[in-house]
Amino acid sequence: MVLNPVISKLSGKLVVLASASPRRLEILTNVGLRFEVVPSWFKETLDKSLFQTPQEYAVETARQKALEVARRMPFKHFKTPDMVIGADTIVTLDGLILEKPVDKQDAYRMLSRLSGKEHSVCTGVAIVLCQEQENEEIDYQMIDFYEETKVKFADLSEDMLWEYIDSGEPMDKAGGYGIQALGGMLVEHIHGDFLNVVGFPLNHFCKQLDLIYNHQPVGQENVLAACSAVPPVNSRGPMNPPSVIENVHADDLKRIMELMDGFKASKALFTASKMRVFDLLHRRPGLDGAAVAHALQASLRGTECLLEACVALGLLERKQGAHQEAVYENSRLAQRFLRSDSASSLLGYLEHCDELVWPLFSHLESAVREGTNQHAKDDLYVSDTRKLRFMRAMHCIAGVAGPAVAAAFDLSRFRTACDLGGCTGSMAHELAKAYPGLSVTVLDLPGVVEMSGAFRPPGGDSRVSFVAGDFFKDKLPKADLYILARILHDWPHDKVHALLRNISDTCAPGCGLLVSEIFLDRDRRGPSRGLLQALSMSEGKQRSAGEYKALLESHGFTVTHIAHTDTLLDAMLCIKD
Ligand SMILES: C[S@@+](CC[C@H](N)C(=O)[O-])C[C@H]1O[C@@H](n2cnc3c(N)ncnc32)[C@H](O)[C@@H]1O
Repeated sequence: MVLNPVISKLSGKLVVLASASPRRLEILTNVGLRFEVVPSWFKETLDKSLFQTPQEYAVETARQKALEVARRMPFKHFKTPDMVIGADTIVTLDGLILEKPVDKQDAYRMLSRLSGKEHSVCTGVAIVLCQEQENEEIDYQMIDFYEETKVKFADLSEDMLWEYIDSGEPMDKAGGYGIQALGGMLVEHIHGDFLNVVGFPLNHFCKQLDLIYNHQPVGQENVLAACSAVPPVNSRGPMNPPSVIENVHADDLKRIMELMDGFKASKALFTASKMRVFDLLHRRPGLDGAAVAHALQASLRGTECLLEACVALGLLERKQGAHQEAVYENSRLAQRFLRSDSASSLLGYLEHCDELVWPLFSHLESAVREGTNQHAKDDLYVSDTRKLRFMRAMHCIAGVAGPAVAAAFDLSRFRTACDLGGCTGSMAHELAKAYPGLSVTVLDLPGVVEMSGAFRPPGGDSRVSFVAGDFFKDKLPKADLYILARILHDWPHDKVHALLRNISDTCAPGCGLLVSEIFLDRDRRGPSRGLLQALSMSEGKQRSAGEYKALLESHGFTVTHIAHTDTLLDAMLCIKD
C-alpha cells in the first residue's frame, strides 16, 4: 500500500469529517488530508440490545453519523460533499460497552473496572461517497469497517485513579481515558493499532481508500463506478479481508428489506402471541429457552428461534441469568399490547389477523387478478366460534382506539348516543367513561348482541345498553348522537347511502353524527394501514376525510370537526342541518 497516492486522490474533492473529535482531526490532518469538519447531529442513542456485537453497534453509529451529515449538507450547507467520514469509538469490557463518563463518579466506576484488566477498543468507521445524479438526486454509497485493539491496564491505586479523574481528561472520552495523553500512564501494553485507541484507525482507513481509488478496473476513473465494480464482500474486522463496499443507498435497502421481511415478522408475532409466550413471561419473567419450551410443550430449537426473533423484533428482552444463560422478559411493547390480561391487549385482533386475514393475503394475487371479494361478511358469523373470534378482534381495536376517539371532540353536550354496529360495546364503554352524563345504546345484529355479555367490563355500566337490529332497515333508537365506528368503509355505495339515509331520517336538526374510520390522506398515498386493509376488504372503499365529508354533506350533515388521532382510528363530528 502506498499511502500518499491514496490521500492525493482526494485532493480537489470535498471531504468531510463528521466528527468534532480533535483527536480524529489531528490524525487525519497529520497525513495531509484536506477536509472540512461538520460534526454530526446524530445522537448516539441506538438501542445496543438490537446489535449482536458491540462492533456492529459502533459501525452502525458511525454509519448514521456520516449519513446524517451527507444528507444534511446539500440542504443546509448548499454543497454536496464527495466523501463523508464518520467514526465511533467504544470501549468494551466483558461484552459491556463503556461510553463517555457522565461525571467523576461515573469515570471512577469505569476506570476501576478497567484496572488490571484487558479491554477492547473498537472504532467503527463509515465512508459515505456521494454523487449527484442527472435528476439532481444524490446517490450515496457506503463503505464501513471496524478496527479492534486490545489494551491492558495496569493495576490502578485509588490515588492514581482520582489524580487522573481530577485532571479532567476522562470526561469526553469513551471508557474514561485518553491513551495519547495522561491516560497513557495507565496502560501496560496494547495489542493492535495505537491510533485506533486514540480514535481513528488510520491504517485500516487508508487500506480502504486504496481499495476504492487504486483498485478500480483499468480505464475507469469514476470512483463510484469503481465501487460498483468491486463485489460487495462483507468484512467486519481485521480478521477478514478488508473490503466492504456496500453498493447501496442504505435507507432504500433497509426499507425494501423491511418490506420483504414484513410477513415473517407478522407471523412470528402471531405465533408467539398464539402460543401465549407473552402471558408466560409476564407471569414468570426471566425464564430461559428450555423453561419456555417446557412450559409451552414445544421443541427447544423452535422455541429458542422464536424467542430470539422476538428479541430482534423488540417484543422481548434478553438478559443474562444467574448462570450466564440467556433469559427472557417481555418488552414494554409486549407488556402493553400482547398480554391477554392487559387493558390494551391486541391479542384478539392478532388472532383475527392470523386466522382470517393471513389466508386472504396468501391468495392476494388471485383476488387482484379476478377482482373478487376476498371473503363474504357472512363467513364471520357462520359459527359461534368465528363470531366470537371476530368480536374479540373488534373489541380490542375499539378498546385501544376508543379513548382517543372519545377525547377527539367535546361531546359533553350530548346526553344519549347510539353506536350503530357497536359490536361488543367496547367503544360505547369508552365514551361512557369519558362522558359521565352520556348513556349509550349499542345496536348490532341479533347474533352479535346475544353474545355481547361475554365482553361486559367487570362491574358493567348501567349507561351502556344493547339493542338487536338491522341498521339498514330497522327504525333506529332515538339519540342526540349517532356513532358509526368502522362501518362506512366496509359497505358498497348503495348500502352506505341506505344507512346514511336511515340515520338522516331519524336525526332531528342539531343531532350529532360521529364517524370514526382510518382517513386516507388527500392524495391517497397513505396511511398504508388503510390501503393495505382495502386489499382484504370484502367490499366497500377506504376514503379520505374530504370524501367522507362530501358523503355526509350529501345526507344533510355539516362536518364541524375532523381529528387525526394518531392511533388506530381517526374521527369526524358532524351535525344534522
Ligand atoms: C367492522 S365491525 C365494527 C365494530 C365496532 N363499531 C368497532 O368499531 O369496533 C362492524 C359491526 O357492524 C355490525 N353489523 C353488520 N351489519 C349490520 C347491520 N345490518 N345492522 C347492525 N349491525 C351490523 C357487525 O356485526 C359488526 O359488529
